[in-house]
Amino acid sequence: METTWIKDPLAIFTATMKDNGAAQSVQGGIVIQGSRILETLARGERPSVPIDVIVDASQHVVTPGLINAHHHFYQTLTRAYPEALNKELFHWLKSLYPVWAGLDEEMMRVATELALVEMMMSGCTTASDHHYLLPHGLEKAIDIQVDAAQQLGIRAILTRGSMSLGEEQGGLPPQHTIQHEDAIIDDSLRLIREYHQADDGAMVQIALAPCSPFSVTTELMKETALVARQHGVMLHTHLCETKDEEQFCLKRFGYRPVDYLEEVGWLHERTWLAHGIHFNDEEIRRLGQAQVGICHCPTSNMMLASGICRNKELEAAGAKVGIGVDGSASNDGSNMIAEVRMAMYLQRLRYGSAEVTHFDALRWATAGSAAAMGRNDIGKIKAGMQADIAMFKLDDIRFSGSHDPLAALLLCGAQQADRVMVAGKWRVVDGRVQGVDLDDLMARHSAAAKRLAMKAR
Ligand SMILES: Nc1nc2[nH]c(O)nc2c(=O)[nH]1
Repeated sequence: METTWIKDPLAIFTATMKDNGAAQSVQGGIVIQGSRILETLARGERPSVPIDVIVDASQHVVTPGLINAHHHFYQTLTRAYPEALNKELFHWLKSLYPVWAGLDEEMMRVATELALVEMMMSGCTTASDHHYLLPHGLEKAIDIQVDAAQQLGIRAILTRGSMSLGEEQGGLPPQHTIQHEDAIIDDSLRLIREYHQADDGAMVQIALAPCSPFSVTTELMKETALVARQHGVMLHTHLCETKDEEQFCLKRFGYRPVDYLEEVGWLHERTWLAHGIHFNDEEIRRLGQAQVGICHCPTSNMMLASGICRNKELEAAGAKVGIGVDGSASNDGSNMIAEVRMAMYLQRLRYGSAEVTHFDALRWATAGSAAAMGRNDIGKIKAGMQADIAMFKLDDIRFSGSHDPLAALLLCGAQQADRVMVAGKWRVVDGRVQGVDLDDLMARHSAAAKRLAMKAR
């Protein structure tokens, strides 16, 4: 097995560190053997095995590969969409559902590729997606995502989303965007059977993800929880994103959203929730006790004016807090390192500067996202972990005059990784995703976005 030494990094983030001092123990770099981290080295220490490749990291800030815990790849086709501008969640969704209903396989493929490439360029090594629109003709949306992720070599946690509660049944989505529940369950089982890898180092995982309380039935929530338990896969949904959703739950189910979650059998450590903003203190305690994962999506929460997640209190209670860019129609980018910066700043508005450091934000985007999605083999630079690594250069004008390199990564606003390794393989070199013609991808993507908009007119 090939060995690589990422040698003498300028700075390195280790997920549990609270200050720069702790990082001195790995300042000599990281030794990778095959797909795993073999050892970390103290400054001046030499590798214990013969080395095939040395990568000089003296100009790089090194982090574990960033882990995106919530996205909707297809939404890259409806960025800055005129009819959806300046709206809050329910109105925003209502203006976009009919557009998204026009998605076809070609659009899905190029939207997935573009979202994955954008994330890899920003230091992401594991990408999760929540795909809940599977209109007639797009039943193979998740198969397309699996194929694209495998071609690019990024780790993927793909959630089989669903919508079954249409407007006619009192739900939010239009009738033509929902599916029959039998078809949803059958397809969930098929996807698990065909693609889910349960082993350490898994490159593709499937999770089950009814979309939100206002777009699926209680029966589907319950049935999905049973299937997930039987097959050992994770559960994912949007929860407590807005006050509208809370009102919907109270009116339709007679429960607040977290009580509803418990009622349908989802309040446990195999569930992670997107957004998780409007919890009260008692709900935070219960979510923590149950070790539920929460994906904080700061940019989307600001863009849709949804509110601010209570990251620190959730973490202190025992919940697993990660970070996600959310779909690119409510961000409207898919830049993971930029999202980490947003998380740090938005959380400071809630807790104050001294309480939220760049270490916190980086921990959420690495070990936090991994734990939220039930992974203990990624998210940390440590012997035995998967070799998923991001390397950033501080050679852009925005870093000029900066002192602490790790702090500069977020404070000066890094945008792009120089190198990214997934499972021991370099997937980004000199800022370029290997095997991808970026101009061609962007041209195909922008043509697909125009075609989708034309269909909606
Ligand atoms: N930010 C988002 N929230 C959502 N809720 C829901 O049901 N769908 C979405 C979505 O696409 N983005």
